[in-house]
Amino acid sequence: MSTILDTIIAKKQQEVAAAKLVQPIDKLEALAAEAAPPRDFIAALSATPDVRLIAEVKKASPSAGIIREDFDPVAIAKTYAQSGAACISVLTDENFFQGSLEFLRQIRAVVEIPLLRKDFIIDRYQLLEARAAGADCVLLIAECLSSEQLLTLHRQAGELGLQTLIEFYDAENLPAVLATDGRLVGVNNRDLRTFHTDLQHTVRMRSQIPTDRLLVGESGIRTHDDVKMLGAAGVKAILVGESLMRQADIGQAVHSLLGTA
Ligand SMILES: O=P(O)(O)OC[C@@H](O)[C@@H](O)c1c[nH]c2ccccc12
Repeated sequence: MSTILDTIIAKKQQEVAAAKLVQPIDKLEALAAEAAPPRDFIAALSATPDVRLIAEVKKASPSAGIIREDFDPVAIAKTYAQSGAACISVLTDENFFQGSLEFLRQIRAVVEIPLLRKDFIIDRYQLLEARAAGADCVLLIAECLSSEQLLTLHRQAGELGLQTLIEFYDAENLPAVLATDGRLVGVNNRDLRTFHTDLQHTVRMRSQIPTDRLLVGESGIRTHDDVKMLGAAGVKAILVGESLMRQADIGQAVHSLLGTA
């Protein structure tokens, strides 16, 4: 069955090929090498025993359409950082999520906490782009990569000083995730074939993920009760976009979610 992921990956291959013509890889290598040293994304998620928040800057998605009309990525990121997010995820895919690598660069200039490049990474070139723009961590999606690609991209990320968040949805992809030594493992609660979201998916996967991995619950998280439920199930961090981005007062929304106000 062909899914939205197949469509996204086909487009991504074209984009990366086109980007390499505009910005040759040796130029990008130099820019990545000059970037300020990376911050410790994993340490920021382990700093306290409570469930830590990776707050996502997300304008739109294929499942929801436009999520927020009044979209100022830098202002949103500052609010996230001031309101208690441990890290920020910046969607950089343009075609399907209306994101931009430029947002990441702008946010890096004004926010201190670690940043994740959230995109569909299939090529080392995108790791260099991420590092050159100031990312500290990148998302790798098991459903988009072979086991070999996952190992290779995780290793290449490490060589560039980038940490990885390795995400899966299908239980059958978990062995490939665990074959890497990536410490951050994400369970996506959204089935990208149907867009159906179920928080119990993270809970069900919990027992199959060794406790030396830091478990990140992703997608569809809306309330403080959700956070408590996931925390009780052993989730150490959550990745939340839509439910925060839909609120008029994003700072208040972060506090409500974390139970800090
Ligand atoms: O907006 P939500 O439902 O809070 O979800 C955030 C994040 O988990 C979601 O954006 C996401 C998780 N994995 C992805 C992979 C690609 C694009 C997007 C995603």
